[in-house]
Amino acid sequence: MTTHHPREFPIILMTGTPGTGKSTHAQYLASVTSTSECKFEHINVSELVKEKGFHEGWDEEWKSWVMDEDKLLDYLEVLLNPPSGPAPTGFIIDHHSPSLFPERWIDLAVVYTCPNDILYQRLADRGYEQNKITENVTAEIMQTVLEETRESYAEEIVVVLESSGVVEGEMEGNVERVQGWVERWIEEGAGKGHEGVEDREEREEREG
Ligand SMILES: Nc1ncnc2c1ncn2[C@@H]1O[C@H](COP(=O)(O)OP(=O)(O)O)[C@@H](O)[C@H]1O
Repeated sequence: MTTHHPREFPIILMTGTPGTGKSTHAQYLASVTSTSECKFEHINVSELVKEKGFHEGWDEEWKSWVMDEDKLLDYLEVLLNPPSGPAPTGFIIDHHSPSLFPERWIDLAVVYTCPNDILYQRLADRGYEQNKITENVTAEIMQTVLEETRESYAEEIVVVLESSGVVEGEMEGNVERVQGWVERWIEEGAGKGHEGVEDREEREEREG
């Protein structure tokens, strides 16, 4: 059986180690497209979890909410794929854990990276405790999020962008690249021929 979730506008995952620049890019893309045909709703997943109470309490050691994944995913499923028909906007899902989301949701997965020394400083400026800084900088060195993204999505939809903050016009250039991709996606009617999860299973079976 084939499940299609036709979409008019794409869903972009913006991922990367905390501090690499996901939210900054997501906000910028949402603002520069706010008057265009394809607008984007920015979903900052950590904020949403906190706001809607999609968690099982506070983890004091890691100073973060323990996410209730089922509640979060049920909520997002209806928001992203409304039963009444295609959503009126595109979406940016902003989160550091790319494997959390079903493959069928994501049309483009952008992984932000940042030089380790700059990332260290950004996290220290945020007031993160040393254990959290070390964990995140180590993850960035090991390219953990990039690996996880490559394991979760098809190679052709994964894009890696640097967000060092020291190159002039870097963010604007990054966002222009994403906008170019969005235009092609819409022109090609990619949302209508969208491959659902069952399609993927059929394809994988065929390909062995
Ligand atoms: N390209 C960039 N240029 C300037 N500052 C940046 C850039 N990318 C990130 N930053 C800064 O780094 C910090 C972390 O960025 P943020 O977008 O909050 O990261 P994330 O959402 O990945 O946790 C912010 O203070 C932001 O202003």
